[in-house]
Amino acid sequence: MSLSFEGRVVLVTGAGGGLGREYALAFAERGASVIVNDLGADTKGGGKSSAAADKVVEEIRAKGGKAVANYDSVEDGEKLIQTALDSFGRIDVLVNNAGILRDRSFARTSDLDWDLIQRVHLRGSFLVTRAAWNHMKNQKFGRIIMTTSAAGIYGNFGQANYSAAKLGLLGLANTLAIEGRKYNVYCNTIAPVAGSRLTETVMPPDVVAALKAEYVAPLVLWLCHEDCQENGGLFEVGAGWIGKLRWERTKGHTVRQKNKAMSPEAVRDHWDKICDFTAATRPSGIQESLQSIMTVLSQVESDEVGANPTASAAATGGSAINPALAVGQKVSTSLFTFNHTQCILYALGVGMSTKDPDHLRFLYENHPDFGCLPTFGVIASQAVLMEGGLSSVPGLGIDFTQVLHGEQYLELYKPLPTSGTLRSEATVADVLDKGSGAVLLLDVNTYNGDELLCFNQFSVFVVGAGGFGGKRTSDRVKAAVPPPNRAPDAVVIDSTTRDQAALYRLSGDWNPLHIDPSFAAMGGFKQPILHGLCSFGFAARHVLKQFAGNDPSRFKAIKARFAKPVLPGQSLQTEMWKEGNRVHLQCKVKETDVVVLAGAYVDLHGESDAPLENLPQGGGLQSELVFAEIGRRIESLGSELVRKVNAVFGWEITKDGKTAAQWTIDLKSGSGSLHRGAGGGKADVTFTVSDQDFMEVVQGKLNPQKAFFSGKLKIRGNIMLSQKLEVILKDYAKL
Ligand SMILES: CCCCCCC[C@@H](O)CC(=O)SCCNC(=O)CCNC(=O)[C@H](O)C(C)(C)COP(=O)(O)OP(=O)(O)OC[C@H]1O[C@@H](n2cnc3c(N)ncnc32)[C@H](O)[C@@H]1OP(=O)(O)O
Repeated sequence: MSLSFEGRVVLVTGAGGGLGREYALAFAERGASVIVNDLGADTKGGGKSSAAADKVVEEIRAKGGKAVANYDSVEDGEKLIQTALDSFGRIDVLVNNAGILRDRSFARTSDLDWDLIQRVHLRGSFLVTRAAWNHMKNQKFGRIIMTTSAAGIYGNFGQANYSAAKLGLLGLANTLAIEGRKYNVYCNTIAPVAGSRLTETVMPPDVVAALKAEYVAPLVLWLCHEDCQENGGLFEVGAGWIGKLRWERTKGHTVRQKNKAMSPEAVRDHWDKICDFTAATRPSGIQESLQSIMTVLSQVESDEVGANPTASAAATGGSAINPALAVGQKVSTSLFTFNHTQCILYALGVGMSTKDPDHLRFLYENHPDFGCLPTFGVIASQAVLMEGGLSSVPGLGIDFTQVLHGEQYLELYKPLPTSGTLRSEATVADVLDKGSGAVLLLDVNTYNGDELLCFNQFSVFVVGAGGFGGKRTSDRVKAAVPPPNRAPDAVVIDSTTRDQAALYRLSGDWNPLHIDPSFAAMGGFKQPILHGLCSFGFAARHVLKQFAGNDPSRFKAIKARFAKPVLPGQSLQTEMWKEGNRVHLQCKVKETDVVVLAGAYVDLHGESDAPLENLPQGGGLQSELVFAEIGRRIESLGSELVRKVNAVFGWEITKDGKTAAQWTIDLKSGSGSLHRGAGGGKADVTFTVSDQDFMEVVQGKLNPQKAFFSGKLKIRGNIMLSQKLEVILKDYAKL
């Protein structure tokens, strides 16, 4: 779809030539009504003429576009915006482009040289933008471009006045981006390099000719389009290339010590550390920027830190964790959009292969049973932690080179969809002091719309950040459970490949620890190690295949501790013990016999006494469960409804001379059991369905099977069925 500006009103300042003209023509060509502003001054700001703006307006109109000219100075911002309102009734896009030069070496810069440049660039952009601001806010749409320059970003000899004004525009844009965000008024800044009246004085003519303005305009158009959600960005652009800039900050070093004066000598002595970009971070906002400073403040001042060498060390370089500040804090919400591609990529990442025909249902989107591996549930949820969310939580000054995944718990409340947008909300549930490290417990709820889809608890082990005198255990932990003391019931051996981590990271865990040898070395590893969640995925699918016929709907929950690292290329030996619906497991690296996943288990739904292949297929069972729910609800809804329900379904269902199942409903627990004759079969289940969906089932508007398959009806609990009952259920399915 091409980007249209039909119905949009665009003001471009300084549009009589160069870049401004190019923007005006490009917007008009895509349907915008354009105000072509140009004072008609020379490059130093002298003179005045309407010719430049008129010519561009004529060009636009000749091509069938809509444009009007405006000849006011940007210092008369209101007049420019009034022209837009008078001519087209609104203002949607403002490109602050007008500018002049008065280059002088700093020593020779006069007051006039300084003031004129500030007035046209900085004050002019301020005045025009302020005039447009409320119109944009009120209509809940606006796109603003500020034009900075490499001279402002990096400095340039002879341009002190211009550099100052140009970087001032970036500061202005940064704050407008924050103030405008909630009104859908976005502001971005560009630093273009193009041949223009301003650059022809400093560049050779052939370069000026080659750096065409048409190589810059497409970026401006995209940033100003309603589809573009970029806000507060800074871009360098020229010659057809576009790059984004951001701030980077060294990990820094705390040179102050409790109860001691801070000295310039201490600064001198730690200068290398202060300036060392090895473990740099990229603060994306003022809160993130201040966060580390606030953390250091509390660390240095607290007695706890003063008395404790480990935490002190953390405050002066490594992680600085303060549970008092961190526990209970929410991590910013994140959205995760995916489709079958991500599901398949994840399945490949945890070692699935077309070599095994059973794996095809997770690798081929047109397979009749195509589905998502249950452990994909960690992927949507981890996004909230991966996207830098943790670094903005107060009290969590973490040295990310020291972070290891410690444990993971995942519980699914319904099978995962194979596409959609999921929302995750994370909370710091607790922080534990394990001596050799700190453990962060991060609880993440993931929703599909309003529906809670899964819960994850990430345990993050921050090596070297312990010893701060905190508690060692927490009732918030989803505990690991050791396996039974007997030989395993099943063992599966599976190889990871040399590129396992390189493949797995494409699912969203971009931690360099798993691919970058120098980053791994900072964490004390000889080579990059495998993601904990990759081995976790291997083990979970071993259980799913061995004990649940590869049926993702049988999966309920999984817990594992990452006891030791795994190297890509090593083989995993999964040992499994079945105890009711729980399958205990541990994984060893086969080559070394070292346990790498410990205290792990998978909980399954719906274990059957009968072999799996004998379980009823299709809708019979599901229909019965809906009936049971109806039975439970009608008690509270009154006799009229009872009559209607009986009329719709018929309570005594018989077919081929067989008697109906008998229902026992426990109103208090919401559970029901289904009996067929004397000991013929039994199903113990709990049901949930919304009132509205329930009524639709009762009224015959919603097919119970559809309700189940679309996830509107949820069934949890153990289902025990004899083969005899299966026959009855199949009969019902045919009704
Ligand atoms: C942004 C965040 C989101 C997601 C983060 C994850 C991002 C990923 O990219 C990172 C990864 O995938 S890293 C790879 C997977 N993880 C690993 O390989 C870690 C392996 N484990 C170890 O090396 C050690 O257990 C080790 C080093 C962790 C601990 O070993 P030791 O220091 O020797 O500890 P030990 O003496 O055995 O025990 C001390 C106390 O700590 C508890 N403990 C041990 N291992 C733990 C673990 N894995 N998780 C949680 N707690 C653990 C012990 O129980 C003990 O406490 P207590 O005495 O109270 O029982």
